[in-house]
Amino acid sequence: MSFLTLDQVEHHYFSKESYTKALANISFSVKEGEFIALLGPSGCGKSTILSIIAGIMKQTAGNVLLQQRPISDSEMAIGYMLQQDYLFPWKTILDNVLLGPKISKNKTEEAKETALELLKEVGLSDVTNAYPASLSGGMRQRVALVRTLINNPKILLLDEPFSALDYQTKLKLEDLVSQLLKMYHKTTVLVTHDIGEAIAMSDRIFIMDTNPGTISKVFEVPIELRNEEPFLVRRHPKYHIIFEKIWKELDKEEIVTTESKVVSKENGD
Ligand SMILES: Nc1ncnc2c1ncn2[C@@H]1O[C@H](COP(=O)(O)OP(=O)(O)OP(=O)(O)O)[C@@H](O)[C@H]1O
Repeated sequence: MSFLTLDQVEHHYFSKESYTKALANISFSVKEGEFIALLGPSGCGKSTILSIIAGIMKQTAGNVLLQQRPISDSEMAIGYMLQQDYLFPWKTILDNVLLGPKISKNKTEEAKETALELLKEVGLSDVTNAYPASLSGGMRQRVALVRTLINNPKILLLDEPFSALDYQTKLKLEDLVSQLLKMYHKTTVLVTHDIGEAIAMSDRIFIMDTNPGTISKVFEVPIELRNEEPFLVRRHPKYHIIFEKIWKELDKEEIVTTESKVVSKENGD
């Protein structure tokens, strides 16, 4: 049964100077606990989809449903993790994590216990009273993850959360995040430009095309890969096969997009 449903979603950006049809005919369903990735060229509408699911923006047309109800009806349903951690520098790690529960007036003592448990889970027990400036980029992203999970969101939206990290930290964090999300059975939508990351972490990969943003193909990650840790997935023979297929698909789109732009220019558009 579908947990998250996007049905015929369309989005247009209007301003005095410009009009952009960012998304057209976006329809897909995500099962509870499933991890999907959106992969595609710059400007194909990946972040627009996340903003619509998060309720930051209202789609121009179509429906977004969580457990068959409009997503806007669900309080605290969405957790958002971005490339930047947006931790408050003047608050300790623990206070940064407890910000959400304090705002929503959740039981503070209970929330504190959960925060400490989660911080332990991600290996940050020793820095709960430290300030963000004393932490590495990878540690700060682990705090950002805990800050997201403490609100117990129904869906987690990850917008290139590892792209600012060095390669080794990124691989380690992929493993940690994947392990935690499986443990808490979180439904997740990841936006990434990294084919390897999408394969290593996801159950299904949605390839997007531009002008307007549409979903052109869906790849199911083989079950053998889904049961592995992301780091080990990259060594699996089947990883290279699916990588090649996705690479070709994206390459094809790049050519089509470039050609259509050339044709548009020749037509004076
Ligand atoms: N606030 C806005 N106003 C007008 N147009 C916008 C706005 N935000 C995005 N767009 C346009 O909508 C389209 C989709 O943008 P979006 O940022 O969702 O793509 P993306 O796939 O996330 O890109 P990237 O990978 O570069 O982050 C692009 O053509 C973009 O220029």
